[in-house]
Parts: sequence; C-alpha cells; structure tokens
Amino acid sequence: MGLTSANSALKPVQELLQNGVVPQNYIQQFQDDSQVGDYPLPLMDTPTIDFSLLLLSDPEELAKLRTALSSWGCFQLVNHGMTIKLLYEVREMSKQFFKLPLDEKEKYSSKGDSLEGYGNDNAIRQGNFNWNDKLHLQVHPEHRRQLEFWPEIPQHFRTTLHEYSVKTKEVSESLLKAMARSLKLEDNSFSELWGDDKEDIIHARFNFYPRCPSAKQVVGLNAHTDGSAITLLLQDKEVDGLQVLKDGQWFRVPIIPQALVIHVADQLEIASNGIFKSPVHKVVINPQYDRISIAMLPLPNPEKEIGPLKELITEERPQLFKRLKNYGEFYFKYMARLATMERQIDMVKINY
Ligand SMILES: O=C(O)CCC(=O)C(=O)O
Ligand SMILES: [Fe+2]
Repeated sequence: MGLTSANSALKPVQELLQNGVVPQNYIQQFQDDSQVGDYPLPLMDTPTIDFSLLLLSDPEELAKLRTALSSWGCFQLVNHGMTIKLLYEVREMSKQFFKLPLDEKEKYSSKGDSLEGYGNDNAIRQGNFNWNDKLHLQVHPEHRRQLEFWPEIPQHFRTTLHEYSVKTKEVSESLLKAMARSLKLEDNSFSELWGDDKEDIIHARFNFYPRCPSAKQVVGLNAHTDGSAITLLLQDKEVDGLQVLKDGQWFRVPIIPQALVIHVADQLEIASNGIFKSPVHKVVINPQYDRISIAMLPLPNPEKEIGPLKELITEERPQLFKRLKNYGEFYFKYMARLATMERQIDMVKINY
C-alpha cells in the first residue's frame, strides 16, 4: 500500500471530503445496480417480536422468534424495557461525539492494532474501504473497561453508556434464554457456553456514516456478518441504510424508532449448529444526511471453547461446525474475505 492510500485509510472518513473529492480507495466497483445505495429494494418483513411476551414464555411469540432466527436471522425487538429517554440519550451522545472537533475525538484514537478507540477499520481492509468511522469500546466486564478510550465529552457519555451496557446485558441474557426455550432447550443452554457471568464480554461499536455527495459510489459497511454471539443494534431514528441479504436478495431494514434490531451473529449460529442464521448485512450511504448506529455485541469469553450444543446434534442434523476458542481472532484475520461475500463462519464448518 502506498503512502497516500495508507494515509487516507487512517484519516477519519468524516475529514475526507474537505476538497470535495472521494478518494479512489473508497469508490466501489458494484457488480449490478441492486448494489447501489438508492436502488429500490423491498422492505424486510420479519415480524416484530415483543420482549415482554418472551419473558412470559408466550408460545406464539416463541414460535415467531424461532422462525425469525432460522429464516432472516434478525428481527425488531419491542417492549424491551429500555426507556425512550435512554435510547434518545444514547443516539444523541453518539451524534455529539462525532460532531466534536477532530483533535478532541483524536484523544480517544485507537492505538496500534487495538480494536478499541476512535478511528476506522480501513487500515486492516484489503479491497475497497468503508465510508464509516467508529468508536469501539469494550463495556463488559466492568474491570476490563479501558477508560482512556471512553469520551469525557459529551458530559454524560460515560454514565449513559454504563447504564446502556447494564440494560444490554439484561436484555441479551433474557433473549438467549428465550432463544433456547424456542428450541425446547434448557434456559441456560446458550449462556452456559459463554462462560463465567463475570467474564463474558460486551463490546459497543458506535458507527458514524458521513453523508456523501457520491453516495452511490461508496458503501457504509461492506457485506458482513457479525463475529459476536448476538447483536443489539440501535439504528438512527431518521436515516435508514441497513440492508439484509436473504436468499440472494437484499432487503431494506425499516426504522422502528423504539425498537432494537437483533441479529443472530456467528457464535450463536455455531452454538445452534446452524439452526439460527447469522445474516449477511451491509450499510449504504445517504447523499444528504449523516447516519449513526450503535451496535452492542455480546460474545463469549475467548478462553472458552464453543461449539454446537450436544442437544442440537442429531442424525438428521450432524455436527456442522468445529469446536473452537477465540472465534473473534479468526473473524478479524479473515475479514478481507468479506469482499468476496464468503462468510468467515463457513470456514469453521467441519466440511469446509
Ligand atoms: O449501521 C448499521 O445499521 C449496522 C452496523 C453494523 O452492521 C455493525 O456495526 O456491525
Ligand atoms: Fe454488522
């Protein structure tokens, strides 16, 4: 990689348009029109799942959940108990952080090859770059927080993120139980895989997608699956852009302001022996409006070996994935494969 491209890879995307020209690294070679940002795509019509009914083990809601997890691999979760005020504050503080002057944000820049901090992933990408800046923070367990990456401006950032992390943990634990129940398994079947309650991990990824006059030529996040167990995504309340792939067709994910978009991620697809699907998704860019999103990513402790649950391995459904530790490391190592639309998780299949 030459000096210029290395520099523009590391420079925040937000700073790239000062001379009005999109750097070549960011220009995508789309194979067909349906890949382009404003192509009219159908809306994802997966059902909305009511968290309060899952807590009551409502049989219809559990059946809806199971269908959503094994078809789309994602759904919209409502009545999750997070207040409108909390969701408002999380979205607001994200917007305010990315609006800060560059030198203020750079106090929290990622160092070396650390995942945490402010910056973008483009330095580790081969192929075309993403029109996305991020702030990545590990929020759980609390004793592993690296507070030097946690913004002090806006003022309530740290306390609000703490509150949001605690709620995320509650919701994700209950969701994993409901997911197990939807397969007629013991409540703790998935969560036991994650390891000690104090050592399981949650990362937060704040995404910022600056508006771009050449929106049709760039991509916010290239097609990918998430490397966590599940993802709880808070989308921008006004600007859409998230798309999910199902049976070879892209669908737009509608905005439901009070909902969380829940994705099955790779480590849950592995644990469910492939019954639940980790969906390929991507983000397109808006020519007029900036977009934010906040992805909360619960995952097992990397020390813990994970693999398909014994109860889900049968003669009709033989073991699909290998057992392994530290899926995250593997996921990042093969990140570049995303450009070819191959999922990293397919490489840990027994018959790969
Ligand atoms: O911005 C979005 O809607 C999706 C973000 C996402 O896919 C991610 O952070 O992994
Ligand atoms: Fe994602």
